[in-house]
Amino acid sequence: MDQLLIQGGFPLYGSVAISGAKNAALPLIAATLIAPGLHTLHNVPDLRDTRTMLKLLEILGARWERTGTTVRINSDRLTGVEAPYDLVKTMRASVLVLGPLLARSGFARVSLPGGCAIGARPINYHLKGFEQLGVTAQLEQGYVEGIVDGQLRGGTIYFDVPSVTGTENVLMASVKAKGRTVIKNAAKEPEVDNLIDMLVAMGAEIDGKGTDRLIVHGVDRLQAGESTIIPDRIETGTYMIAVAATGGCVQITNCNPAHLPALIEKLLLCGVEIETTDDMITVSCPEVNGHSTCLLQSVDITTLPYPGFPTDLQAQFMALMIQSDGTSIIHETIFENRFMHVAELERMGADVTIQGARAIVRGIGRGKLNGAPVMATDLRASASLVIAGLSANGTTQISRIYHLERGYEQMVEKLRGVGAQVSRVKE
Ligand SMILES: CC(=O)N[C@H]1[C@@H](OP(=O)(O)OP(=O)(O)OC[C@H]2O[C@@H](n3ccc(=O)[nH]c3=O)[C@H](O)[C@@H]2O)O[C@H](CO)[C@@H](O)[C@@H]1O
Ligand SMILES: C=C(OP(=O)(O)O)C(=O)O
Repeated sequence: MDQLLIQGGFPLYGSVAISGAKNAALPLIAATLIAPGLHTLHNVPDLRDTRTMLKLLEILGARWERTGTTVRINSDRLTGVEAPYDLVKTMRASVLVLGPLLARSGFARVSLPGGCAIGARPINYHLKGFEQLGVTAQLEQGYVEGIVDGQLRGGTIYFDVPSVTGTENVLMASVKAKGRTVIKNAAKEPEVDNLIDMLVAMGAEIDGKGTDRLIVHGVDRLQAGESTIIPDRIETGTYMIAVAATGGCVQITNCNPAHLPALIEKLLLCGVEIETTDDMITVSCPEVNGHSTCLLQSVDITTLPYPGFPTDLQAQFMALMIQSDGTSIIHETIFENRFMHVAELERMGADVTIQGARAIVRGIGRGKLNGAPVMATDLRASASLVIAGLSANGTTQISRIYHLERGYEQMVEKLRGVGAQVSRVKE
């Protein structure tokens, strides 16, 4: 297994280009199962998770080829309807094939994803939504089996909590249902909008994009679609926080600043300098005599559905706040177990107390973290360790970096491109 070795304490300078969003690519790839034909997706990141989703499509009978960042998927002939445990256990977003398979074949068998390092992560909202569309769902030996009795029919679905993949799954199941489907308290994440654009390109009729009330007018036929994956707002945010932590000045290109309203506000409050254009963000913390002059005020955050502060940036923001000059309260409201990074950050000198869903972070000031051997526990926890390592004195050795490969394309190369001393070594 590979490890990351980071020699910390160097400010970052230069520019870094953002890849397509993992969390948009996954549902758009799954959506190609709904209608037979040759679909084209642009700006698809080459990540462990996108490879897993394409592997799953292959198992279902689709064929695909990649040219650069463009992936063409031929879903003319499907030969399977089952997402096996071996794949679902490595990527819970595999559950996103349920909606498309129900729309296309009227039957699907998908391994129940179970929990993961960040929480229990049930799919009861997905299943409740499908039932409103006329699907009978039952659990058979760890697999969810969904069966459509006759034809999918429109229905009204209310999500108790706006679920991102729940909204996406129900949307994909409903586009060919007979009649009108209303999804209330739908997730408003930009990745959901990206999926709506793809479904509309395939011939779906959907109103309410960008709002929490989506109305789908079912159509009889859909055709192959072409769409472009939006820039990854979580990757963008991770590099923004990295520069805020190390100091320096980095231009982050190919991104969409409009998708990061909460993070930009919070970083400005921390004292970080930020300039934006339509597709670029410049983050800077000027230096004098080798020390960042950028004050690092402590700021509280509460994770919330979009446009609130994303839970997927909570761990990275904590890696910044442990170096601030005051106390910050980090309130995680989305996932019940998303503080696995705390114990690892403490090995580097962080002072954090967890009280239920809140972490009380007592900043130790810039330049005080020390490198240490640490272990990655999940995707964003790993990113927070990278940020801590980049700003710590000495060497940080991060093991289990396969988590990072799920969601960060070419992270080592991108960091080296802005002057970070990072290398990948065999354990
Ligand atoms: C592939 C993908 O897009 N993953 C993202 C997606 O995950 P995911 O779609 O799994 O997250 P959800 O939006 O569904 O989760 C929101 C909350 O609802 C709960 N819930 C959800 C579904 C359900 O059936 N029952 C239930 O109780 C969850 O446990 C959580 O507390 O949104 C999360 C929240 O922004 C992000 O952290 C993930 O990166
Ligand atoms: C939690 C994440 O992903 P997933 O939902 O695929 O586990 C994430 O991207 O941070």
